[in-house]
Amino acid sequence: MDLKLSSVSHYYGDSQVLRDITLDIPSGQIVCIVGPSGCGKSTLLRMLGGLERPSEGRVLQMGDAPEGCLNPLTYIFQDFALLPWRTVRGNVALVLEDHGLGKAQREAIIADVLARTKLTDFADALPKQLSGGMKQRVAIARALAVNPAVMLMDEPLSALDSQTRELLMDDLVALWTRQPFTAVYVTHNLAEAVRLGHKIVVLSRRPGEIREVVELDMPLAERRHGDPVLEAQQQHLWGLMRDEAAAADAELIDG
Ligand SMILES: Nc1ncnc2c1ncn2[C@@H]1O[C@H](COP(=O)(O)OP(=O)(O)OP(=O)(O)O)[C@@H](O)[C@H]1O
Repeated sequence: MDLKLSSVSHYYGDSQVLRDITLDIPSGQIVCIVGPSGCGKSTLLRMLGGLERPSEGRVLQMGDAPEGCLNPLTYIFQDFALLPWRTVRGNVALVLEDHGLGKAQREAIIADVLARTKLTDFADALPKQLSGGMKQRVAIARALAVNPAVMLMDEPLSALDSQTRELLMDDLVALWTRQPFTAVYVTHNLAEAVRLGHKIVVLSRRPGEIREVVELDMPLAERRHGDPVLEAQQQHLWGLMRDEAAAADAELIDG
């Protein structure tokens, strides 16, 4: 299933947050959204997920969700959003309830996603026993369990330290390489964007408009930390964002 935003604008009261966004999210690609604070990135994600309707324009879902999809649009948040009293297995199992699946089918899905996210040995652990990186892997496993058409990821690594971020990026690349998934990935971190994005959408400060869409052809599995091509892309993105980010910052401080 592809997603498309067609001439989307959005207002909160009199304040315009997004302006005339037209964007394709093709199946099997990771589309990163970057832009200064408050430019409407999370709002855009909520529109894609159907949690909010745009004031103007349309959000279109084109084509069918993948076979076995239990929930076409699934979120992954920065704060993991795990239930502390449920084990790793129990947190993943939660999203499989109320779908009419048999016990064996549920267990097969749980075993598969825990193996894919290297959590099999931690199935009976509680979230409080896990590091931040592991908790986010549980959240990723839980998202994969419903075989979504599109994963909507809102700064999923920003609560983690830089080493853990690197490891999680490796994990996401390995997951995608084994079985491509579709994701819209909001981040402040340009290194994450050039590592994970097939397409990187740069938004201006509020009201967020598309300043540029950068397409990266290099296969994800070949993207290495410090690669000169990626570094150059990162510099280019920062060049686009620097003035906007400074202005957005000053706006927030001024209130
Ligand atoms: N429900 C709401 N009602 C009113 N204003 C809102 C609402 N949600 C967001 N806003 C405002 O809309 C603007 C865009 O918010 P949004 O969270 O989408 O930006 P963002 O780019 O994700 O920000 P950040 O990078 O800081 O997370 C901000 O000024 C925010 O205060």
